[in-house]
Amino acid sequence: MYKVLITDPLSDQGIEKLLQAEDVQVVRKTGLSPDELQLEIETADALMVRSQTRVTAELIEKARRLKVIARAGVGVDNIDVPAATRKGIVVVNAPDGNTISTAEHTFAMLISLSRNIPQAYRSLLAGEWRRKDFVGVELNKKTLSIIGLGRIGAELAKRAKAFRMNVVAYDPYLSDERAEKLGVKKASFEEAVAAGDYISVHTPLTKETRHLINRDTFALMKDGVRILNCARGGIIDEEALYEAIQSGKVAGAALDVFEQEPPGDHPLLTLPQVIATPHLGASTVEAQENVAIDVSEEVLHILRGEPFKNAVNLPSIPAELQQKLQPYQELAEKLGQFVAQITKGAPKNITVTYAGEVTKLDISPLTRTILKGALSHHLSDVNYVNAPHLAQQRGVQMLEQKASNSHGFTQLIKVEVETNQETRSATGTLLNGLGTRIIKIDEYPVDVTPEGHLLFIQHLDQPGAIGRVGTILGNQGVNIATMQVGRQTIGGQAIMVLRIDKPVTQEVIDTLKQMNEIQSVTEIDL
Ligand SMILES: NC(=O)c1ccc[n+]([C@@H]2O[C@H](COP(=O)([O-])OP(=O)(O)OC[C@H]3O[C@@H](n4cnc5c(N)ncnc54)[C@H](O)[C@@H]3O)[C@@H](O)[C@H]2O)c1
Ligand SMILES: O=C(O)[C@H](O)COP(=O)(O)O
Repeated sequence: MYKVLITDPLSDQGIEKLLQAEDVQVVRKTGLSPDELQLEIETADALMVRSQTRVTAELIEKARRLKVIARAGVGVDNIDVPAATRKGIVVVNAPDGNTISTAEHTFAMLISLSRNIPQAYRSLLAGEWRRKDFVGVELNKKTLSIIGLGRIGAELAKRAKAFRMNVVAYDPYLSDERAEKLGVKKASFEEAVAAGDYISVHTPLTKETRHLINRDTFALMKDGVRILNCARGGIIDEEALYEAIQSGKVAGAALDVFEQEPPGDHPLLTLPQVIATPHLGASTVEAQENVAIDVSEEVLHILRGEPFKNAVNLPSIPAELQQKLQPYQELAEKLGQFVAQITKGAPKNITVTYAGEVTKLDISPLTRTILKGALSHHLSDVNYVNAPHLAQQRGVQMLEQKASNSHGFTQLIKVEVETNQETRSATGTLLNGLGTRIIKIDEYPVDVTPEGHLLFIQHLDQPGAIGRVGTILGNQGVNIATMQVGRQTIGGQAIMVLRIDKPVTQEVIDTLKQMNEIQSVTEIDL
């Protein structure tokens, strides 16, 4: 008998299959203290949660039989996924089940914001009749700029078009074909931000999207713009939003999510121009039933050793092959992440070339790992299982090939990413006893350990350039752990890869970019 522990409110209808399964005992306990939770987890085979339960490394450590952690929803930010992976526990989520509900909620916020519905309701309840104070604006013929045209962004676009809005979208993975099919105008980030009467963000929260909407972005916007965030707190800089509303630049904002949840006495909530809900995007009967059905099925499959699809952390490959591939997995993921981060634009083709010992193995799981690494730079919830599907959906072609020449190395893996703007590559290897290494970036030979914080600089090979970079970083208290320089001709194009002990600020990057010899500076996190 498998014990399935459910610690957040899940739909009764959604978990019916679990309740009826003869080999499953469902234990539903919400509001447990950390101690009670630790006690329950010890004997659980599966844990099912939403966003309230914090599944920490400490909690996972207490589990003795746990095979799967299921998130009835999209975001797995409340689950320590690496800790689960280390313990061999599969983490699954339900990425599609709440798309429509969240798009509808965003649309409800869009209308409420335009017609001051929450403010007017509050005033009416207070015994007032202030009709002229709540004059709204029409959506008809206005421009909605959507930042992040994924599942929810696309559904929002369809609804906005039905209200005769012009929809402009920025998404690094948006192809011309998809934009045309959805009837939206594809734009650069700056164009989208400048065009919108309304701007709604629908990206995941990543290093790249944290404070994507900030003081500088507000300056590019139309006066009187209205802002929506029903994605994740942190995509919009809340302090900058407060200032932009106070200054009159922003006419109003609708927020379902906050950097800290619950937000407590948040200054934004004191402004009459702000309307807000307590993270209700996915809170509908339908969405909750959908996500609970999806994860219940996944849990049953995993407990019964059957194939499953929405794993966040594990490839489904035979144990023997898994063991042989294991040393290459880290290199593969890091190469994918590295090339995606140094390449500008939306990937169109990713070519992986294997040479040497590794070609004797079934390399397809490694190619998937590379794809996952490359895509996770831009997409939320990419996993080993869905990476090829997401690539196909976004028109990214994956090519896997084997080469006979490994140029003196025991094995080589080369990852080349072609975007609409450029083609970049990185080649890596495993050095006996020394771990993973990137030995070539484009045509520049290097010796880089792909981990931690890196700065990738493209520059002209000129005397003093390296020293000045060191001085700028040193003046900002940034310690350089290692530095690699590659060039092809004296005085020609060159690259630097610096491993630094901590992330650098935008100010440091801007200062480096001001050097005459420097063409680009990219911060890379591996
Ligand atoms: N409020 C809620 O209750 C609720 C419910 C469900 C999902 N969400 C959140 O909504 C967001 C979107 O979810 P989804 O299911 O549509 O995800 P998705 O992965 O389908 O879409 C995200 C899109 O963002 C794009 N993107 C990534 N980086 C970008 C960048 N720098 N600029 C512009 N676009 C970028 C991706 O290419 C992708 O198309 C996520 O943050 C998710 O956690 C919130
Ligand atoms: O990531 C999600 O699916 C949403 O943020 C919904 O979270 P919830 O299950 O806590 O409503």
